[in-house]
Amino acid sequence: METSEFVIGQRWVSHNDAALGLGIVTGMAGRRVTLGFPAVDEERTYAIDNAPLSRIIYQQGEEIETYDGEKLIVRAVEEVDGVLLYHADDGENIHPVSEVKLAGSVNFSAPHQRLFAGQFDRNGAFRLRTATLGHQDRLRASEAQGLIGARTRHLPHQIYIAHEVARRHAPRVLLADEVGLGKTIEAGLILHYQLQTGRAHRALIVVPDSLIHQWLVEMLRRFNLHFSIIDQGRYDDLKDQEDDVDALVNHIFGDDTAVNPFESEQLVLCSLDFLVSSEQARRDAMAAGWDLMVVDEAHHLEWSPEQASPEYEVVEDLSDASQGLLLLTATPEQVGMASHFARLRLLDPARFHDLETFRQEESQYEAINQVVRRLQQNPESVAEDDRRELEKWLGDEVDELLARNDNHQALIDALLDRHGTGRVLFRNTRAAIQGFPEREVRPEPLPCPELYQASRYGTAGLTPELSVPEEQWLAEDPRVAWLEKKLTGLRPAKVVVICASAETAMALEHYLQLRAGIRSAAFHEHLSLIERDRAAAYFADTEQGAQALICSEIGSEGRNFQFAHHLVLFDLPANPDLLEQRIGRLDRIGQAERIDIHVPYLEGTSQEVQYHWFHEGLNAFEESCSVGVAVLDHVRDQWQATLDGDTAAQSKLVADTAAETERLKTLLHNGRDALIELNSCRREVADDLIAAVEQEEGSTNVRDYLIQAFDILGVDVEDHSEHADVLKPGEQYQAGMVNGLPDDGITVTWDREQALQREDMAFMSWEHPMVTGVMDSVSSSGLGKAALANLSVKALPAGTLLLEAVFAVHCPAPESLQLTRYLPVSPVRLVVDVNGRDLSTALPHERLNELCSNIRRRTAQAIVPKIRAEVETMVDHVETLAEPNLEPLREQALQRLEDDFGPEVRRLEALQKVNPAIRDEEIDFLRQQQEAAREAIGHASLALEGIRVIVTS
Ligand SMILES: Nc1ncnc2c1ncn2[C@@H]1O[C@H](COP(=O)(O)OP(=O)(O)OP(=O)(O)O)[C@@H](O)[C@H]1O
Repeated sequence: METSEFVIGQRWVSHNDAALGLGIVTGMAGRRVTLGFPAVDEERTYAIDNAPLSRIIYQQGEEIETYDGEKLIVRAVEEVDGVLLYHADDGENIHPVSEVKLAGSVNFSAPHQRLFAGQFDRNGAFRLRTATLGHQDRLRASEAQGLIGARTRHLPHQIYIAHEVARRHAPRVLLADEVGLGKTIEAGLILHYQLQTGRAHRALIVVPDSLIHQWLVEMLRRFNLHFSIIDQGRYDDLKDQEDDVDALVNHIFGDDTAVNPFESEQLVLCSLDFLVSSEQARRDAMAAGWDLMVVDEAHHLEWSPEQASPEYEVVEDLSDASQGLLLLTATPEQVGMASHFARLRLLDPARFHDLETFRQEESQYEAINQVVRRLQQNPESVAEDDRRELEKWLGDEVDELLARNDNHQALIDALLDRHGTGRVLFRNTRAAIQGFPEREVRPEPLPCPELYQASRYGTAGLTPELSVPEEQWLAEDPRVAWLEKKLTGLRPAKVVVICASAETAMALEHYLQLRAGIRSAAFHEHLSLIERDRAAAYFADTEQGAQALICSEIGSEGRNFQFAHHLVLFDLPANPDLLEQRIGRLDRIGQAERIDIHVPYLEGTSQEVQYHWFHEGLNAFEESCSVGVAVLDHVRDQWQATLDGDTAAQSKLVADTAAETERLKTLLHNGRDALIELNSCRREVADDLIAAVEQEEGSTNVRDYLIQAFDILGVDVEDHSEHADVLKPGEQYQAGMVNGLPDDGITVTWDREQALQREDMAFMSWEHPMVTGVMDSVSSSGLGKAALANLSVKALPAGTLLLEAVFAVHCPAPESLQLTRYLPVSPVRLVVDVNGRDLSTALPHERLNELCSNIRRRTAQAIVPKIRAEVETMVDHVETLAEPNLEPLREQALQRLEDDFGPEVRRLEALQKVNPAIRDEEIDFLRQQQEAAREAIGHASLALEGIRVIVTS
């Protein structure tokens, strides 16, 4: 570099430290030059001979910004005494702008500008950038997207539901799989998908107190989702912080600026009980706004036309503040049909608007199912009779649906949606999934002791101990001695004991522990959350743990006790769904053995009635029984009378119950359940999805990619064992470069099976936060945007210049439109020479990677200014060649948009005919969204993402 090259007022950049921005030459002395960097308010002096500086000359057509923020387009460049004078266009006039006046911060986003500014990287960085774009594009277009990398087994019914629900915009559904089939996992998959794909950012999970910790752990270990618990304590702490810091501000500006603890986190887990008990917390939770809310054990949301429960009201309020809503319950009708309807209405008020209509619809399910079956069996045509039926149910829509390519499926979907619980309700059953172990009931009739004679019957007779002093029933109730003996006999097998009340659980546990020397733990609502989790962990411990866990009714919901296969029902609940929930603690995915259900009951009491009613009437012990509540409604008077002591009526009660159970099961089997089942798992779709996920997970791609990235980012990869490595920050590593990489390293596995066995290892996949973090930081930074490489091949004369370029679709649009759904990254790769010859096919990327080598940095610095004109010409060539690729991408995106919005608009229009509550504005809103997306897609462009300039030798 010659002294004469530097002139005061010229603009240069440091290619060692791009963050300094655009420097200005302020002085020269001897062999040294001094530059000021206004952006960082620093001055640096360099030895002229080896200054790591590049001269910045903007070209015609490029944008410049002056220090007072004005942006102009360069129309001509003139040199006056070594300093450039730009003639630049502000949209109206051309102004002379000396380079001295340029802003101090520069962002060389265009790859060739970076190259000319000396901000280029080695070959490997360009390769990494190109690979990143390719992987992002493939993953975004893949059916597997969002479903990769969960530490779960691939169960078809779960994958199907997750995919079906999660790809919707703001999904609102009821997940109602039978107990223990994995609704938590389904909700986790949906959350993961929605967060992963940017469809959601803020999520709130609301669960009963007793399940907080279990959810926290499941979300973290299975999906890498870090939820923060907000309970009363944390809420108060966050509010207190506000008192210290913001009190004055609040005082001045009023309450509007008050800290909202729910806004302090993106992923929040809290208990329904907390929200019910704190009006202020509820208001804050609503004000915070959510993209997706999950409510577990939603059967607690009780509603009737006369009155809604506080739990229902809280969720109703919150559901207005959340775009998406997932309600989870295995027993949706546990507190009655009206509550079930009200929950469906929370999910989809357009479809479920009237309780009476909803009830009447049930009577048509069987006929609808028959038509659906015929449509499935005969995909070629529709019989005349069926067509008439279809018109009766779907009106004019039938013609439009028949005109579609997938007309039979479209008709079925419309029927399921408009006349069943279609899109809103998903329910898988054991019968459909199969492979579950047997359940066997073991009744233990015991004599009724004297002390219960007065309270033998009625609902109170189910738990007579509650009305007797503890000492007395512990001594005289034969179930106590029986339990002690049973546990001793079963030792060391783990046993879950469930009883209705906390008092009974506490007394029993105390007795077993202290008087009988049986290792046990109690689990009930009077324990703190930590104590409950400690008790559950003590029970789960296989070495030193408790043999028995004595639970009150709160232990009958949601918890995972499938490692045990003995259940003792110390008493029986009145409600059949509660019995199902209790048995579901053991009868769930992961249960490997037959489940023994021990039922000690007192003879000549309502317990005996209830036992026979459950077993011989409903067969609810040995099979999952979804019609229990409906049957109870049907025989309620008989049941109550028998329970109250009319034992002569018992055999008739049992016979009537069995008959009604059979009738309802057949009816539902042919009608409602068949329709729900159709909707809940389509096996072929699920199998294809699983194959797609396994292909992504099974390939060595992700490991290869990360190793390539880590090589550049300075992370060491050490072999651990088969499928596993240890990742550690290396010497070149800069802290914070890789999301979630601890200072002392992390052990990872690339294999799902191993991940399921070894929870101590992180499961690496394309959707692990570390991998997505690396991909995001590569694509959003300048890394690899420009590179210079050497190629020696005989076929090309030395000194030939080639340009390899990668373009990607850019489409600035409000995030709410979520345009990536329609417009993937779609990288376009091209190779040209200076004459504009398209060599893209002749020189594939992989081949160039093999043949190209790095050029030493100093040599490269010297070459760049000399080849600037040629590079600019080649950039013009690739831009011209890339242009025609854009239109087909736009057209494809518009088609996808139409496929998405069209049916949605038509559905609302069809529903509006039967539901006057659907306002025109709702339909207009959808149309406006579609129009805005259409317009944004119209502005999409292909942006140059990276270039590799290749010099042959
Ligand atoms: N795909 C899976 N891979 C591994 N374990 C699973 C999978 N699905 C479910 N499980 C396990 O099976 C058990 C039941 O799952 P989960 O708790 O999600 O069921 P649920 O339907 O929510 O149950 P409940 O009706 O009792 O609330 C849990 O221990 C869960 O971790």
